[in-house]
Amino acid sequence: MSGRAASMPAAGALPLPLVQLHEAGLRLGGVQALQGVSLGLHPGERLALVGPNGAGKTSLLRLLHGLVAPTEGRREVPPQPDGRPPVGAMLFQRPFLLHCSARRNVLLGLWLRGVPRAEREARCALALARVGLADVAQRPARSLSGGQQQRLALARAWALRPDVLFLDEPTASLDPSAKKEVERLIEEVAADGVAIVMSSHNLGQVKRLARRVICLGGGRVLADRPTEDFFHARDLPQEAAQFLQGELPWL
Ligand SMILES: Nc1ncnc2c1ncn2[C@@H]1O[C@H](COP(=O)(O)OP(=O)(O)OP(=O)(O)O)[C@@H](O)[C@H]1O
Repeated sequence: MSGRAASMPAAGALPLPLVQLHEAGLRLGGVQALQGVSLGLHPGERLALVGPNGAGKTSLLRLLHGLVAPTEGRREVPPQPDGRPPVGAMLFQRPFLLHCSARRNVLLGLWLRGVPRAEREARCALALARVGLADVAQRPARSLSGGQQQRLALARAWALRPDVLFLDEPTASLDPSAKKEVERLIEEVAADGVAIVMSSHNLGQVKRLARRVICLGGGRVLADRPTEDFFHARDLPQEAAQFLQGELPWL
C-alpha cells in the first residue's frame, strides 16, 4: 500500500517515535482510567494491549490516537523525518459505518482527511480490492455481513495510508472464519510497515500478530515486554502473572 517498510530506518538507527507518552494520566467522569503511563510507539511496531475488563486498554488506544488528551502528563507527537505529522487511523470492535454505499464510506473518509479529489477514486478502489470487497462497492454498507463490515472499516482506514493503525478488539464480534480473514488483513497491513496497536482479549491472536505486549491493570502499565518474553517470563509482576495464568487455560 504505502510502502512504509521501504522508508524504515536502517538497522541500528533508532527511529523517531510516532507518538510518545510521558507520565500520562486520563481521568474520565471521576474515574482514573489511566495513570503514570510512559511509552513510545515506533514505526512498524506491532503492539498488543492486554489486561482484564476495565484495565484501561481502550482508554490507552484513544489517548495514543489523540482522540482524548491526557488529563495529567504529556502526549508528544514528534514531527517525522519528512516533516509531516504521522497519520493514524482507528478500527473499533463494531465498525461505525454511514448509511451509504461501501464505496462512499471509503470516499468520505478520504474527503474528511483532506485527500485531493483526483486521488480519492483510485485509493478507494485499491483499498476495496485489497480487502476483497470490490464487487460489493455499490451495496449499502450496513447491508453487508459483520465480517464484510469490518473489512470495509479496514479498507477505509487503509485508504488513508496510515503510519499507525489502532485496533480496539477488532475481531471480538466476528465468527471464526470472518475473524481469520480480518486477522489475515491486519497481518498484511503490518507487513506493509504500518505500526499496529491492538487491544485484544484473545491471547492466541496476540501471539500471532504482536511483537510487543503491554499488560495493563487498574490503568497502569504492569508489564511492557517482547511477546515471547511476556508469555514465558518468570519475572512478571504479580498482577500481570495472575492475569496471564487466568487467561492461558482459554487459549
Ligand atoms: N466515558 C467514561 N466515563 C467514565 N468512566 C469511563 C469512561 N470510559 C471508560 N471509563 C472507565 O475507565 C476505566 C477503563 O476503561 P477502558 O474501557 O479503557 O478499559 P478496557 O481495558 O478497555 O476494558 P474492556 O476490556 O472491558 O473493554 C474503566 O473503569 C471504565 O469504567
